[in-house]
Amino acid sequence: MAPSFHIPLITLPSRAGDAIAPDQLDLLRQACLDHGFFLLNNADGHGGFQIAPEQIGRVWAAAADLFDAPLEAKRAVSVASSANNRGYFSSADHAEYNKDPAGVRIKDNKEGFFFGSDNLISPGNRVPAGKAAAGVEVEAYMAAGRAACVTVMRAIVAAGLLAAAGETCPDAFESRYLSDPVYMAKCLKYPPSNGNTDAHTDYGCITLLLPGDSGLEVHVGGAWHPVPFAPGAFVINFGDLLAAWSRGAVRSTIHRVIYNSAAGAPRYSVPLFLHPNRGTAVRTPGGAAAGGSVGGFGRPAGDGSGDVEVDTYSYVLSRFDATYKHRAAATAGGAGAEAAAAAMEAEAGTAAATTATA
Ligand SMILES: O=C(O)CCC(=O)C(=O)O
Ligand SMILES: [Fe+2]
Repeated sequence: MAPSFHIPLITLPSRAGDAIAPDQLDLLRQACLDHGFFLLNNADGHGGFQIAPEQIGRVWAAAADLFDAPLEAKRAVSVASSANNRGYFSSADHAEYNKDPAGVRIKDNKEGFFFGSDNLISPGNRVPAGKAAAGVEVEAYMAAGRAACVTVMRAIVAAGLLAAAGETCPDAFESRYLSDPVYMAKCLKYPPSNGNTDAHTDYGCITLLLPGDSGLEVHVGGAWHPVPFAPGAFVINFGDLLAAWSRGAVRSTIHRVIYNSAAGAPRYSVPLFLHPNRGTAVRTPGGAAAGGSVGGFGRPAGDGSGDVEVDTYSYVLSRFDATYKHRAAATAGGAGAEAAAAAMEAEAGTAAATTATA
């Protein structure tokens, strides 16, 4: 039977101590098995919020402030002039990518600012001159978003979706994989007409999207479907690494943005992408079963199982290389993600560590 297309609104407790309602866990499990998209209610059902509404208001203001900077000030902090992918990007900085099953190509024409967690991007994020306060706000939002992602990942484990990988205890899972996660966020701005992100899957574990308007579409059952826009809710979806790690229990589904505003207004969004702790390997099935990008990056587990061990940090860097033109150029010649990691470490002034174990 073709997977049903339903995007549920799910409420999860924001504090680890509060129980998840069984019906919400059922909705979560079904959404993950079907396509991996759901709306996360910002209200947590216990009088709290995943992220305080005031904080969300502040990140919107910060994003608008960043984009208000003159183009020269934005270009001065371009990702193309950064060895570790910090700062401003436009569609010109993006490598071409397209996963539309029918081969339909739409021009990616958004602009954005790329931010990373300290353990990914050190010594700091880059914002246009005079916009330091906006950068601090985005980082504060990221810290809150990180906690919301951990909440959802705990629910994924509680729902049994990582049981095939041997992970059934949310507390153990959090302390092993999410005590110091690698995460990044983008502030995105789409033009008022034909504002697009081309068809793609996300590559990591979990994406927490704060959308400013409708326009997001997901490809299920051979057709594109709009993801409902619900102010007061986030969109949650999952990436290739978690799909492989969960042995297909959590789906990583192709999605895109096509935006046209009747009012002539740009569309803003703030996606946050969270990955396991730096230096942590996750075990996935080998070969095609792991999905192209993930399986191709793992090392054989060496125990005859056919599984591969994927170093999650190196994997994330390899995906940057495939996504941003300047990184592809910087790492051309075969050294790939490990050379890029070394360059990032050098820029950060720290010793190259986790990635180069042969
Ligand atoms: O802007 C959006 O709503 C989604 C963007 C997206 O899918 C992504 O950045 O991976
Ligand atoms: Fe995406």
